[in-house]
Amino acid sequence: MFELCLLCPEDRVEILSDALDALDALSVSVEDADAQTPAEQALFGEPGMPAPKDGWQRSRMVALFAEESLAKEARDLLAAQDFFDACQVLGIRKVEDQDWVRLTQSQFAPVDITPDFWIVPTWHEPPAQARQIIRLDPGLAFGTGTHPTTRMCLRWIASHDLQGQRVLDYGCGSGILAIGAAKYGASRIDAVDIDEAAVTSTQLNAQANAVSLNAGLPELAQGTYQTVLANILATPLKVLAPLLCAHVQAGGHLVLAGILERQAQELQQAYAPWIALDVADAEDGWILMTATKAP
Ligand SMILES: C[S@@+](CC[C@H](N)C(=O)[O-])C[C@H]1O[C@@H](n2cnc3c(N)ncnc32)[C@H](O)[C@@H]1O
Repeated sequence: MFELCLLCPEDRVEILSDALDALDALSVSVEDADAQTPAEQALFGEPGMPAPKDGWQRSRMVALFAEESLAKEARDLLAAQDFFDACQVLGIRKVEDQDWVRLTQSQFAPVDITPDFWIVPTWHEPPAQARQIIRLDPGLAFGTGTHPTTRMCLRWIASHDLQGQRVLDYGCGSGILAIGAAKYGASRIDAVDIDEAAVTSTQLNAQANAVSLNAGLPELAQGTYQTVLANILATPLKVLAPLLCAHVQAGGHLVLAGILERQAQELQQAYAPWIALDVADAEDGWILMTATKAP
């Protein structure tokens, strides 16, 4: 395989990408050419909020071709186009054959949540000190145990007695929190997500861990639960406040993550009509907020 690397401004990315596609590129990837430099500009926005811009100031585009001749032909054809005027060819290079599966797998090692609770990919042996494990491979849905928000929820689960509890995982992603709750004793678990791929992923991961739970779209959540877990983001968590609080049984727990340290007060205010949230944990600028509903 051969890679053709190009540099282009924001307004040429789409046209170049279409052109590379028409020129038989096997894939086209686009990266921020200024990443990790002082010129890097953040481009993300919270759900429901517009991104600050449609694309990076300068993009590095990499098109993969089966033959060197095809990469050279694409380079020469593109260079002759009007729309290529502000773009630049960075080069063509051979991509060495690699065991991509092994390379990808090597990036995912077992993750410790507590000294004896681990998230372990299926291609790894569990560490000797692991007493409780979740088997999980990276997939389409969020939640492999490496993100601080997931880790804090799992730490909370591991330090509470969920024996026999009815638990709701709202925004289940990979199902990691629901599976964790099952491992720590919860017996009636509903895991819901607006993303159908997450629902499927949760079902498959639950099976792989021999855990019984119900996964589905948000309507699946009905009635009250002794523990409600929701690792989403501050904006949707604020919108969901009345709904999540209504699902918490009297005397039950609400556990929220996906919140930045500076957002603690706005979350407390949004939930104040129903429940009093406190900061229970913090990691890498993210916080875990929890509350117990009055009996
Ligand atoms: C940050 S991931 C959390 C995944 C997993 N629970 C974890 O802790 O790693 C958030 C998940 O919430 C889902 N989500 C976002 N907004 C939602 C909403 N309004 N209702 C239900 N799920 C939602 C997303 O599709 C995503 O799978």
